[in-house]
Amino acid sequence: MSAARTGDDPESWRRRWIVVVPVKPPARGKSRLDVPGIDRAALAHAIALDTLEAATACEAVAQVVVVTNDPALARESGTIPALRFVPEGEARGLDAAVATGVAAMDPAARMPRAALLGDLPALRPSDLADALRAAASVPRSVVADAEGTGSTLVTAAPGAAWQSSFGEGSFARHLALGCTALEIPDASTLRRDVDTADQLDVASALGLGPRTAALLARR
Ligand SMILES: Nc1nc2c(ncn2[C@@H]2O[C@H](COP(=O)(O)OP(=O)(O)OP(=O)(O)O)[C@@H](O)[C@H]2O)c(=O)[nH]1
Ligand SMILES: C=C(OP(=O)(O)O)C(=O)O
Repeated sequence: MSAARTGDDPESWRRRWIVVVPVKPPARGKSRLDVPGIDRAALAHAIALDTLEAATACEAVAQVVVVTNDPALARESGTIPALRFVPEGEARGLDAAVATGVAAMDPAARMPRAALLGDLPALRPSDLADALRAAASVPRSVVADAEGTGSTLVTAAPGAAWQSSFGEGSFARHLALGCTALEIPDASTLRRDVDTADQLDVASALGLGPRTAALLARR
């Protein structure tokens, strides 16, 4: 059997991952994000689009899948290559949205799959690649957010049934589900999800994606 088929090839994580990104329509999402002078819905869109662009630029990612009920997001994503949109249907929460995307893309669990939160406006493709490289050696994994209590990325290897339990305090729940905690440095942009203006300031210091940066520059 070849090294690639056994998974021993150290480069076998390249361009293999399916990355599912859930995005809530801005009328309902980012309710805690209040930046004076900036339209909250426009900011939520910019953050989601910058996250999606970084994920598609990641060398480990074969396909980015967006699960949303927001048709405007699809229209605005025109310049981002090779995104696939899956309709969320009846809104049943973040985990159900992710599961819908995973099932649409890979019902037989043949590929390595990941769920990435859609509110990482400073995400660098190389930080996502580092995490996916580490995730390739374990059946399930989780990356903690900067606070250490939430999760920004959850993964499952080929053959592992998909499970996630996002939401407040999700990191402990993901460990309980059998996810290995990936050792990702605090400075990684992958850990900087943005729910509040203070978190946006921290992400800004790391370097925001172009849409979020342009919007904030209008203040
Ligand atoms: N498709 C979909 N995405 C969701 C849902 N809930 C949360 N998300 C997405 O999951 C990521 C993390 O979401 P949260 O920060 O928990 O929620 P949020 O609605 O963006 O923000 P808050 O209003 O502050 O809770 C963001 O990309 C959200 O858009 C959902 O029910 N459906
Ligand atoms: C969804 C999560 O985070 P937040 O609500 O802080 O964005 C999570 O940590 O699972």
